[in-house]
Amino acid sequence: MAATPGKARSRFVVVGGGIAGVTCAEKLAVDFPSEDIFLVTASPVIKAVTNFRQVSKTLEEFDVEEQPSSLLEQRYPNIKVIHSAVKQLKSDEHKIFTEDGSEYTYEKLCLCAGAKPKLIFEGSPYVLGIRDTDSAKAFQKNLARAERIVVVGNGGIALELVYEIEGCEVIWAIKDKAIGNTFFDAGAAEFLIPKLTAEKQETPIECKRTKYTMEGSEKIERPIAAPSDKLGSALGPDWHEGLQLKGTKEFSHKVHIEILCEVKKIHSQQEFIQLQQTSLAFPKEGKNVEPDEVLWPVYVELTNGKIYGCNFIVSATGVVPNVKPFLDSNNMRLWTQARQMGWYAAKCMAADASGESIDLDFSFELFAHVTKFFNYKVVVLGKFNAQGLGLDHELMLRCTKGQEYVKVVMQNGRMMGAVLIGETDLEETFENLILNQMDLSAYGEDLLNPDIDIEDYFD
Ligand SMILES: Cc1cc2nc3c(=O)[nH]c(=O)nc-3n(C[C@H](O)[C@H](O)[C@H](O)COP(=O)(O)OP(=O)(O)OC[C@H]3O[C@@H](n4cnc5c(N)ncnc54)[C@H](O)[C@@H]3O)c2cc1C
Ligand SMILES: NC(=O)C1=CN([C@@H]2O[C@H](COP(=O)(O)OP(=O)(O)OC[C@H]3O[C@@H](n4cnc5c(N)ncnc54)[C@H](OP(=O)(O)O)[C@@H]3O)[C@@H](O)[C@H]2O)C=CC1
Repeated sequence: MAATPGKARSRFVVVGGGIAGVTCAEKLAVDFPSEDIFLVTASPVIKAVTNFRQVSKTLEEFDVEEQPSSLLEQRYPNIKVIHSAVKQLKSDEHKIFTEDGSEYTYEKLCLCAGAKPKLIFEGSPYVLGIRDTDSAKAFQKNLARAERIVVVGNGGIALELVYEIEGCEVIWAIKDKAIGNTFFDAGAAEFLIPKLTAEKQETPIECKRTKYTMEGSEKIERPIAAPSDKLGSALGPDWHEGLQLKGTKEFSHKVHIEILCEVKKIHSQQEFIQLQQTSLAFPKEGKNVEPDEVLWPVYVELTNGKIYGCNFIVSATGVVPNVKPFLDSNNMRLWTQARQMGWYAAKCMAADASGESIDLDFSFELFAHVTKFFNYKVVVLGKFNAQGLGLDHELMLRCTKGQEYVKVVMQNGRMMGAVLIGETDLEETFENLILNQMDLSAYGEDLLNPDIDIEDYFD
């Protein structure tokens, strides 16, 4: 049963119905069975972690389900879900105020309000972001009518989109020299690139996580962005599995990558026609317009001077915290981190409330992320891109084209990080080696020798 709007008080209040908030509320509910835990969320449904499995010390797998809040309240009768957005926080009074006019007084508050896409040219009807179920639906509807789109950004969403989209030409504009800068170095990017040019025939590698299913597409003339003021929870692994991400054409992949550039300007069709006329009249001053026979709804001018027409633009350019209206803070960047942070926040709140001290949780010792790109399993561990190591580090590589890419980052004979692409089966061994900081100098290049079963040495 939901708490009644008005004034209410609870020892523990959690804001946000995503993975972080729900995990935090669940842990508090278990630790304090006699207390009511208020979970205040702007979204109509909550995200629940199911089938949790600890794969190794730090790598975990779980399903994520969108559920009505009543199911959470049934599982944890002391959780009360309040569906309203927080509009103000008065931390000195220990109060939050919600859009529906209610106020809640807390002893301990946990803010897990997630993030929203950081869009380029925000407000343009031709620029879409993908974050929650509504924005993914809006994207799918627009794609179903599209012949060409421009994808901007070089992180998780862009990597997924350029591989998954079929029947639509994709111009992929990236700031960097190589694809996937947030996860990979240039070597891994080169390993992955052939997957973009090949016809997509393979069956997806097994994915254990929840799939999001959405209804079919409908015809529309202009892009319809999802309402930007809605504060839905973030999608996550395999969000596109139940969606048909297909444009109007019959080919599978047609991706053109423009490197080392950003979007300088977006031109309407009208503005573009004027530009074209200027180009014809003053060729030297004119813009570098890619030759095209058709007129497009919108044109993207890149900082390298090229202009591409397209149906719409996907801005996959990162996120900003959702807490702007009431607080500036950091946000979780990944699903696993969201669960771990939610859990740890609850542990801290519980310890503080009972006057106990706690140690830093194990999961913060090592960054560990398992995901899937271009139908390859991808595991990133520790300082996988030598983050913060300066120049004093070495890289060791093992690569079999089309099969696996293994990179380890070494410093003073110790393993600091790793990128594992494909079914390498090395994640647990490498995780242990990074955690225990064993001196591996004696093994030299043999560390990655495929003829030596490395697990036998170290497990
Ligand atoms: C397309 C896509 C694919 C992704 N794929 C992966 C992946 O493969 N692997 C991975 O690890 N991660 C992935 N992520 C990232 C992952 O989904 C997020 O990091 C994670 O879900 C964040 O969880 P959260 O609980 O912090 O935030 P969110 O899920 O954003 O939840 C925030 C909650 O706060 C609520 N809220 C916001 N503002 C207010 C307010 N003012 N008042 C009350 N409630 C409020 C919202 O309604 C929502 O319920 C992906 C993200 C996207 C968008
Ligand atoms: N499989 C997975 O694990 C997935 C995870 N996610 C997560 O979801 C969240 C949102 O994904 P996403 O939007 O891809 O965010 P990411 O943070 O992963 O990537 C953003 C990308 O956009 C670039 N960028 C930022 N600003 C601009 C700009 N103005 N012009 C051009 N490029 C720009 C960034 O470059 P730079 O880094 O140089 O700033 C970076 O390459 C992230 O937390 C991501 O980790 C999403 C999909 C899949």
